[in-house]
Amino acid sequence: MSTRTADLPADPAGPSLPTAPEGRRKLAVVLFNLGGPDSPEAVRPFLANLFTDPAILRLPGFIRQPLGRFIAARRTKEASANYAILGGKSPLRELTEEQGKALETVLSAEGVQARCFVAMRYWHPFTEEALRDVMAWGPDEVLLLPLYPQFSTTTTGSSLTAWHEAARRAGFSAPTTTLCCWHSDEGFAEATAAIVRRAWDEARREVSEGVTLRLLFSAHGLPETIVKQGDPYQWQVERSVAAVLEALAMPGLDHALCYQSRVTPQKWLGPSAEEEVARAGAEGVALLVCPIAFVSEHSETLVELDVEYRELAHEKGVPAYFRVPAQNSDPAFIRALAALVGAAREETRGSRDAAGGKLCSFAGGRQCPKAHKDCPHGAAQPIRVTA
Ligand SMILES: C=CC1=C(C)c2cc3[nH]c(cc4nc(cc5[nH]c(cc1n2)c(C)c5CCC(=O)O)C(CCC(=O)O)=C4C)c(C)c3C=C
Ligand SMILES: [Fe+2]
Ligand SMILES: [Fe+2]
Repeated sequence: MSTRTADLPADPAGPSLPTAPEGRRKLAVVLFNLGGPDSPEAVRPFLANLFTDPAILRLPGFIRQPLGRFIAARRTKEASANYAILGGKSPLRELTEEQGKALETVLSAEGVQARCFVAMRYWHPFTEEALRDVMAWGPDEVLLLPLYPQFSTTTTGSSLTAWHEAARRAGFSAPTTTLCCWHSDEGFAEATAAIVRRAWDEARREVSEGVTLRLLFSAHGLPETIVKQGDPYQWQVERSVAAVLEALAMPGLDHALCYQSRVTPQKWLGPSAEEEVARAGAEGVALLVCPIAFVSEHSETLVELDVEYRELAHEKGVPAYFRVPAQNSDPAFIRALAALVGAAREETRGSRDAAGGKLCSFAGGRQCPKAHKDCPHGAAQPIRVTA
């Protein structure tokens, strides 16, 4: 076992690098997501990749590898049943590729010569495949853009570590900007609020007058220990909810936040989606569920939210149950991503570190309070993973 530090680019301003004329600079935008199986046979190896990731299962390698494979084997049946509902595969790759195409179109309309590359953490196209394509294209500049609005060591942190390790192994270096999070970016919040408003109006038309409709934000859960160790995810999720509520401007709106998709026996963040559905049933309140930590449809929205929690809502006597669609390639959302790309490049201008790197958030520098030490911005202790 060896211990190494996640190789995120250093934050302090350093010398600027020589630049080609703006219009001729080739910008590679790397879109990170988790990935999902592309066939029934891929479910088990996909899960094995996930559960043997040191960012997910924080144990020494000699225990993590066999235990991760064991957990994956145990979960394969349940996960396969979920993917069977979706035709035996996750739609995440296709939806992410569509987001990339849409983003390229918006950036090119703005005069930016950009190409988007998809890098999935646990299934194809893996980080190494994305890096190979990036290198073949030969960009002047790279922008690392996680498709997770909130930073977690388990998602964005893990993907960035994988990118930097793959780049080091391949001997790839180019001026690289890393956008760590965009949890309460105004464009993201406005685009999301517009989708919520449409879903709210439709739901309100179907719910009987006199019945309260609650907007229930649902984020992917995380084991509580990871948050206690300093992961900023929960704080950032709460900021996202606050930003969407502000953009909605619906005073008196009944709303709540819960966490879904618990997959291990440890204590996870709460309240759980199950608890919130049961509460709504007991109170006779209808639900409009809004995913807040995913920007694409996948098994956890299409199966967990649309099938499992809908059934639970019916069992618990929730008067009506609706779901806000994920952003996918919603034009306002893609414009928000393009604006984030533009702002990150602007932030980077003339202030890269000596290695040509720059880390920024949607608002420039660090946003997380000090307690969240796993924030990649000048973390009191850098993210540590065990190999
Ligand atoms: C300990 C396990 C897990 C943690 C921690 C975790 C964090 C986390 N995950 C997402 C987003 C996604 N997760 C997806 C699938 C998925 N996640 C886990 C486990 C953990 N996730 C599993 C076992 C799976 C596979 C599906 C299943 O078995 O239920 C996906 C993709 C799903 C797809 O259909 O493609 C996404 C996206 C976030 C945002 C997050 C914490 C911040
Ligand atoms: Fe997950
Ligand atoms: Fe942060």
